[in-house]
Amino acid sequence: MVVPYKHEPFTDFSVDSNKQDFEKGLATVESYLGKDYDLIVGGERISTEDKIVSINPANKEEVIGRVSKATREIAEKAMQVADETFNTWRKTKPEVRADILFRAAAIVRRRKHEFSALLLKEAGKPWNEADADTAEAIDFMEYYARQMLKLKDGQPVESRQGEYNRYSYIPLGVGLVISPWNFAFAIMAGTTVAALVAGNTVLLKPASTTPVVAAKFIEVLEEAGLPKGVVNYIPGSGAEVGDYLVDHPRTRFISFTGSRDVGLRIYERASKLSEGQIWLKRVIAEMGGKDTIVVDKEADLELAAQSIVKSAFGFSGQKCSACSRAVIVEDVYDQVVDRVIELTKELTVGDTTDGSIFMGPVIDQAAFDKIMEYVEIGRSEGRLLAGGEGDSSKGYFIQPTVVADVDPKARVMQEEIFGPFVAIAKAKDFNEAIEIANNTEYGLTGAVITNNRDHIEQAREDFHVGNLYFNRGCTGAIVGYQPFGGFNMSGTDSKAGGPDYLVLHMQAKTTSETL
Ligand SMILES: NC(=O)c1ccc[n+]([C@@H]2O[C@H](COP(=O)([O-])OP(=O)(O)OC[C@H]3O[C@@H](n4cnc5c(N)ncnc54)[C@H](O)[C@@H]3O)[C@@H](O)[C@H]2O)c1
Ligand SMILES: N[C@@H](CCC=O)C(=O)O
Repeated sequence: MVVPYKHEPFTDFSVDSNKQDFEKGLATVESYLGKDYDLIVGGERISTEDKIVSINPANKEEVIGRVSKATREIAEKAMQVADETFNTWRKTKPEVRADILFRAAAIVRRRKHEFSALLLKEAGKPWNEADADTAEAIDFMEYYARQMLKLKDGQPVESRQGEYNRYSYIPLGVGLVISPWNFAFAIMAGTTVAALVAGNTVLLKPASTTPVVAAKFIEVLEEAGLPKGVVNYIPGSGAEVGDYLVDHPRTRFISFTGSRDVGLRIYERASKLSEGQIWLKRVIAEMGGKDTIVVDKEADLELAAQSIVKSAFGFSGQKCSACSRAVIVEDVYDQVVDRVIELTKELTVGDTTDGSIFMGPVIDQAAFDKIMEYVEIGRSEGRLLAGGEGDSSKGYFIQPTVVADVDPKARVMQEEIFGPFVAIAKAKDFNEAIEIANNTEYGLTGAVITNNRDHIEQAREDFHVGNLYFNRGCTGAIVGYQPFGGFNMSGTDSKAGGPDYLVLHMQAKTTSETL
């Protein structure tokens, strides 16, 4: 009997023994830095000359691993293997598939701090953010395994006298899973296990900046007993391998998480029929955000400032859910802005190997350059009150930046920056604040800080985002508690970690027998 689902608790690093365990995890990761990782197709290890070199964004000299890079030929081979393996995997009992996830979760739980330390090294996460990423990966496995057990017998439908009707779910086929680097473990693992526990086979193309954590996860799946060929690990260039597999006639569905532009490209290409294709490809696309915290005049203003700072600068603002805009009602505007500046100036930035550092680097040179461009745009569009400096000499460090008095239509209020940058705008009242909050093309997360019950109900109806929070920040959704996904250009609102998610990886079949 499976115990009820509960999310994985976060580690309290103020406890000495937890600190020491994390340091042991770091030592384990340091012992394998710089290793080579092969592609894995049907269980076979394939090494290529051309490698993706994964580096530590806090220290460009440190190589995390050298990962073989898939070509189109290897992608084709992986597709054939996944297609063939689907014939057997789809008939494997759902209970057996779920058990593999339970075992994989247990293995990761035992190696929790090693995985978090790897996220620290490969993605530049601070301890608490790395710990949350690993906990979320465990949660996805535990939650989706239970969801599959709930769905395995389908849903009840009516039968009339003399007939017996059944409504059941069957898997789709080969799924292409394309994951981002910012939740390099949780989203990569979550999207992969959702697809496979539903009975599909998977081609996993992780982000090129964080392929090592994905390689380590494949080892876990193998240890948990996943048959060869169910998940095939094929890191490579989005343009080369990604386009090829998105267009492939045997691709049955694509589960993408990443930027708006790449999501739109995939959505469009997937809608075109390739020669020999006999189905409409299904696309799950979870994309960017431009998320707002609204502060009302009747509100806990300390909570407002703390929520803005934590949601804007946690993991250097590199979350689709990050607060990149705050909209504050004019009565309390100056007070909240002043406190946001004070709190921001207290934040520490540096190599997060030191567990006391709040904020690490941004992911790479391209991100650093893009964010610094937005800092300059911000200077011209508002009043820069904190941060504004960057240093990419050793790693990609940017000071947490606050720009206030910005026009709601300014570029820094509309475009996803994906870095430690928050723009602040003033609203004359609560109605205008909600209007501003809704004025982007995105609709992912949002938060309202208010003590006014009517305003809570108004926002519940009118603030058009997939994940809306009251009196807290706008990041940190928990699997099974706050299913996650956004509206409009934030994607297809698949609600990862929610009760409807697995069904997106299956098709419903009705059978009706005359008795
Ligand atoms: N909505 C969500 O749940 C969610 C979660 C995490 C991140 N994000 C978004 O992801 C973005 C940051 O991640 P990123 O920089 O890795 O995004 P990205 O779009 O640059 O890359 C995502 C993945 O797509 C691949 N890719 C690139 N070009 C491709 C192509 N032509 N065909 C197929 N695959 C291709 C990349 O290699 C990577 O694996 C931000 O916009 C963020 O908001 C959204
Ligand atoms: N699910 C995460 C965000 C994932 C996107 O980056 C959160 O809720 O903060």
